[in-house]
Amino acid sequence: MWHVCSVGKVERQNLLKQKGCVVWITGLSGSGKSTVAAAVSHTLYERGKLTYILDGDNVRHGLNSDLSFKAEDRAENIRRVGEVAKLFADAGVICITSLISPYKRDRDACRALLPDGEFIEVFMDVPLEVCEARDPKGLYKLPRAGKIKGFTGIDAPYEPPSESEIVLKYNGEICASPDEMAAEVISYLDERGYLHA
Ligand SMILES: Nc1ncnc2c1ncn2[C@@H]1O[C@H](COP(=O)(O)OS(=O)(=O)O)[C@@H](OP(=O)(O)O)[C@H]1O
Ligand SMILES: Nc1ncnc2c1ncn2[C@@H]1O[C@H](COP(=O)(O)OP(=O)(O)O)[C@@H](O)[C@H]1O
Repeated sequence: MWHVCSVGKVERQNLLKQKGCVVWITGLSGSGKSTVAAAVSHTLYERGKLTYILDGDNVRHGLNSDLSFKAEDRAENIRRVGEVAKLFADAGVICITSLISPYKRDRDACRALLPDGEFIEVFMDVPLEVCEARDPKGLYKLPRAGKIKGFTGIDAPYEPPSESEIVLKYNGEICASPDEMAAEVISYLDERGYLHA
């Protein structure tokens, strides 16, 4: 039995003066997912909008601490985050997820959980060489030295999306700043009415 309450999504959205949705950021490690997620969240906070970030690194400390990086566990990681993101969107929140989410099938399964238009995929289109050169956590060195196996982009696949709503492309030395990238995401949300009830 599905229990229904008189306070529904529409009422919550009216309260918050915004529409719930999922902004799904995908890309290689080091492509800037967490940075752009934080910039979107910060700017929207200043505009009085409620967001919540589900970051792969963070979620893997709690809800998904039982999962590894083999393909089946990545699929389960994405599935759980997709379901949680759907609940946040139903709560009226702009939920920003920041996970590598390397497999198209897993991303598309999350898209299918949301009503049309409410799953907004953002592809961090940054070449592997740039991500590896940034490597703020020193992670790429490990698979290169043969110390770990199955690292995305090195010896585990990343399937780039072909039909993302937003592509944030690295354009060489003078690439867009995190704030400029965030502005692109926020314009998209604004144009489609997500920043109003
Ligand atoms: N083998 C392997 N491959 C890729 N990434 C690895 C791996 N091992 C650890 N890490 C660190 O885990 C972060 C990615 O976690 P995600 O939950 O986003 O990955 S996934 O969506 O399930 O593929 C990723 O964080 P980001 O750099 O923020 O992407 C890495 O810090
Ligand atoms: N637009 C950008 N331009 C230049 N450097 C960036 C940009 N976005 C992120 N970075 C830098 O790249 C590195 C990786 O960013 P991060 O957000 O941690 O990536 P991810 O979450 O995809 O692993 C960090 O050192 C960050 O400061």
